[in-house]
Amino acid sequence: MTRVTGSTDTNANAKEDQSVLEILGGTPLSGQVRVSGAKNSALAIMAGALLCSEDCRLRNVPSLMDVRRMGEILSALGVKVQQDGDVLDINAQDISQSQAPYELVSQLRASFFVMGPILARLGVAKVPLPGGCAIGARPVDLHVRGLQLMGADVQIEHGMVNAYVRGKSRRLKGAHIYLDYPSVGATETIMMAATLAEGETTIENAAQEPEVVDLANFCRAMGARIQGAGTKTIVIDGVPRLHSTEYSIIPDRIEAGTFLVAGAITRSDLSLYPVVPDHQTAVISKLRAIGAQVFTEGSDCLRIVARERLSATDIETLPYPGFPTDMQAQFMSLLTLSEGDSVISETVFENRLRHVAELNRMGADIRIKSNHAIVRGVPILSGAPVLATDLRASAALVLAGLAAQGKTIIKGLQHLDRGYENLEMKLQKVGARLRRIQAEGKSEDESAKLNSSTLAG
Ligand SMILES: CC(=O)N[C@H]1[C@@H](OP(=O)(O)OP(=O)(O)OC[C@H]2O[C@@H](n3ccc(=O)[nH]c3=O)[C@H](O)[C@@H]2O)O[C@H](CO)[C@@H](O)[C@@H]1O
Ligand SMILES: C=C(OP(=O)(O)O)C(=O)O
Repeated sequence: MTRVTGSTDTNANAKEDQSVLEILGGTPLSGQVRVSGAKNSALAIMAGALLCSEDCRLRNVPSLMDVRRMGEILSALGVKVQQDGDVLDINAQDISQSQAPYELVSQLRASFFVMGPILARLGVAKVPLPGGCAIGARPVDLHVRGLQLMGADVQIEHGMVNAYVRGKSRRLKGAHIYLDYPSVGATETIMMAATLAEGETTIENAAQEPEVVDLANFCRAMGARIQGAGTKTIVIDGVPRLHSTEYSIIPDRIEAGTFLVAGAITRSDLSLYPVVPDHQTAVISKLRAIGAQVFTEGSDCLRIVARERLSATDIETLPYPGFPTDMQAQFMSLLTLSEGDSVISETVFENRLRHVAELNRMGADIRIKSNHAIVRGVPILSGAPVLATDLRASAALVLAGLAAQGKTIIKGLQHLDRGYENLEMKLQKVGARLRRIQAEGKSEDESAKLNSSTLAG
């Protein structure tokens, strides 16, 4: 049983990791991969546990750097957090701090999700502007506007978002909120804040992502009254308090999608379990469109079989149920080896094509025109030293390395460790040849906390 403390070793881990991942490409994969719990659900639900002053037990929580950091943020707020394998116990009876620590929040986009629950519980919250992947400006104006419409006074000064609720009750008030864009984070912030508000809140043009539904289901399990999560209109009827619950996080659709692409790019036969096939509709339909066979086996298993060279296609990233931006980089790797020209349009984030230069270093032929990447399929990629620039970019480079001829060496692994649990070990188990070479001075033990696959593949 590990007590998650607010220690500062997280900061050290956030620095550039000098370890590298060495991949010997060209080996087909086969077998079954176990998919972990969803990072983006787990992070929002951990914040959601702040809404409740009783025990919350979360199951199927992935062991990831982001989850660890979020645990440290909760601890720094005075909340009890204990982790045992994939079970995380949170008790937020005493939130002794209304201010989240800058050093932790600045590393993690999802840390801003504590704003809504702290404000709803205490009537006051101070949260630094968040960090996260460098994939765009990522403002929080929609979160702030929603909270203001619910009666909060919000000022942003010196990089800190200061919010408080006037009045004796210090409770937020239900409101009708139209989101200019279906932001995942803003929908989650407003939904959490509204669970304890006075009266009814309606969120129009809400995000429909499965992680929003998962958070709503968790809040409902604690007694919140939420309807319509997963549609464009969510209605929340505020209650005075929430109660203890146990809840299991959904499987990670982005991790599952990444493994589907691993199967496709290495022309393999790979099964994934557990998954929610309905969460993969856009990804599966693109894989089928380019010639891969994807089967649903039972209610929670997917199998991909790809033997031939795949064809080109165009992709536009969109809010769910559209094609996920978090799968864009991985598909780009796949399309570099497809036959013909593909156009990938990134519409969700304004700076999410930084992997292009690294893929070109491996022999890909990709040109960027504003937010479009024009990918001309090449017959082979060749292994090279490359640098991961963000989380999904790092996954894309791993995928390219699995398919490339020769050796690929990936630096910047601190991004990969934010969002993939035991990626090397999972890939080794299905036949991939890769290993992590630890940086000098970095103990195996330290790395093994997050990744138990330091053995050579
Ligand atoms: C921790 C987490 O769950 N991260 C996910 C979440 O991020 P996140 O919640 O940050 O993504 P959003 O849906 O909020 O962002 C989408 C777009 O809306 C813009 N925007 C957002 C909020 C706001 O107040 N103002 C504004 O302009 C953003 O800059 C971006 O261009 O959803 C993204 C879109 O599916 C995913 O890529 C991230 O993996
Ligand atoms: C962009 C991502 O994460 P975050 O929002 O935490 O930066 C992601 O999961 O791909």
